[in-house]
Amino acid sequence: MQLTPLHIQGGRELGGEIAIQHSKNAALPIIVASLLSSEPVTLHGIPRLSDVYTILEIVHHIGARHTWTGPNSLTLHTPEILNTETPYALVSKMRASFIVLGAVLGRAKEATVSMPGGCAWGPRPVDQHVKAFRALGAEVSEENGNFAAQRSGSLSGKFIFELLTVGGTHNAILASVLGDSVVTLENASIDTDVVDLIEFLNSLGAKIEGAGTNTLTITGVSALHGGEYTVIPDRIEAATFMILAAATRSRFKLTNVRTDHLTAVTAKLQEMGVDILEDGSSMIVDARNREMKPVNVTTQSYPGFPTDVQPQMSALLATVTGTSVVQDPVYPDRLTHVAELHRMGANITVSGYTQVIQGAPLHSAPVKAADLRAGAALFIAGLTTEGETVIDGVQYLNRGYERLSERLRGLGATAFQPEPALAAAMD
Ligand SMILES: CC(=O)N[C@H]1[C@@H](OP(=O)(O)OP(=O)(O)OC[C@H]2O[C@@H](n3ccc(=O)[nH]c3=O)[C@H](O)[C@@H]2O)O[C@H](CO)[C@@H](O)[C@@H]1O
Ligand SMILES: C=C(OP(=O)(O)O)C(=O)O
Repeated sequence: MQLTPLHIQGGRELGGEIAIQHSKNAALPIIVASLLSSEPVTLHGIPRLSDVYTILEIVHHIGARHTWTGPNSLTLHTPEILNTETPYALVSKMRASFIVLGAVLGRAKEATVSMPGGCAWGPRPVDQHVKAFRALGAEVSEENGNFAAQRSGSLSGKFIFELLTVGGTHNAILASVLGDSVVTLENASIDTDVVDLIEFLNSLGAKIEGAGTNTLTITGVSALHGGEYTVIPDRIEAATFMILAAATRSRFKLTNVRTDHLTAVTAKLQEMGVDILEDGSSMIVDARNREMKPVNVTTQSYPGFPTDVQPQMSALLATVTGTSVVQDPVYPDRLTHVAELHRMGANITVSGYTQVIQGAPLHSAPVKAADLRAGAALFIAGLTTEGETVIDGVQYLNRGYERLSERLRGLGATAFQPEPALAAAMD
C-alpha cells in the first residue's frame, strides 16, 4: 500500500507520557497459535498494526474467524482447518507468517507454506526450523519456493538448535504441542516473545516446561481448550521511545512497560548519561540538560541488546559528540538506515556489520524508510533537527508503530501524516 509520507519537525524538547503498545512480535505468534484450538480464544493487547491485519488475513485463509471485541481485543475461533496451504501472496508480506507451518502441521498433520518475506535487509534463513521439524519426525520437502511438511504420528525426540532463533523455537513448539509424545528442544530461545507464546499455550492446556530457559520440554496433549490472554508490552516500541527521549534531550514517562525486558537498553542509555527511573510497569527517561557520552553497542539474542533497536540507537549516536561503534552480528546487513542518515548529515562509516559513528548535529532532509526499524531511526533523527523531515516508506512504520503521528504529537512533536485508517479499512 502506497501511503503519504510522514512530515516531522523537531529540534526542540519534547515531553509528556506515552502508553506503550502491546508487543507486535509476541502478538503475531499468539494469533497463529490460536489455530491449535478448536474453541474460541480471546486476546487482549493486540496492537492495530498492518502486520496484525496481515496475520489475521492468513489465519482467516486457514480457517480462523475473528471479531474485534474492543480497541485492542479480539476473539479468534477456528472450529476446523479449511486450508493447509498458505500461498505466496499472503506469506510474502511478512516473515512471521512462516510459523504457520508449525501450527498447521500441529493441528492438521500437514502444511504447505511459501518461503517467508518480511523486512528485507538481507538473508533470513529458516534452516533451523526445517531441521527441527525433521529431527522430531516430520517429513519436509522444498519445492518451487514452498515448504511442505507432514507428520504421520506425534512429533517426538530431541532437537538441539545450532543457534538461538526466536522464530525457529516458535515453529518447533507449535508443531509439538498436540500429540501423545514428548519433545525436548535444547539451545532454545529465551526471548520474551517465546516465553509469552508458551504462557499463552499453557493457559489453553498445553504442557510446556522450561519457559525462559534454553531447554524446553513439551509433553503432547490431545487438544487445547479456549481461553483469554493478554499479550506482553512491546519492548521494542518502549526502547524506541526511550531512545527518542534521549535523542531529543527530553523527559518522557513511559507506561505499560516491562522494565525487566529492557535491561540491556536501559543499561546502555544509563552508560551514555541518561537518567532512568523505573518501577516495574512504568519508567521515566530523562535526558534534559545532559552531555551525552558516545558508547559501543553490540547486538545479541535476548537478553542482550536487541537487533530490532540497532538502527534507532545508531540514529541517536549519530547526534552524540565523539566516536561510537555499533555492531550487529545478529543481522549483519541491517544497515538500510545508514544511507538515509547520511542524507541528514550523519558521519557513519560501515565495514561489514560494524558502523563507526562520529556524532554531530543532523539536519533535515527528505528520506525513505526501507524497513520498519530503519523508519524508526529516521523519525528519531528527524525529531532532533529544526527543519522539516519528510519520511517516505510509511507502510513500514505502520508494520510496527500504532497511530505513530498521533502519539508523537502527544509528546509535543510536530508530526503529520494522513492517518492510514487501518482499523476502519481492515476490520
Ligand atoms: C516477527 C518477529 O518476531 N521477528 C523478530 C525475530 O525474527 P526471527 O525469528 O526471524 O529471527 P531469529 O531469532 O530466527 O534470527 C536470529 C539469528 O538466527 C539466524 N537464523 C535464524 C533461523 C534459522 O533457521 N537460521 C538462522 O541462521 C538469523 O539469520 C539471525 O542471525 O527475531 C529477530 C531477532 O531478535 C528480530 O529481529 C525480529 O524482529
Ligand atoms: C524486523 C522485524 O520484524 P520481522 O521479523 O517481521 O521482519 C521487527 O519487528 O523489527
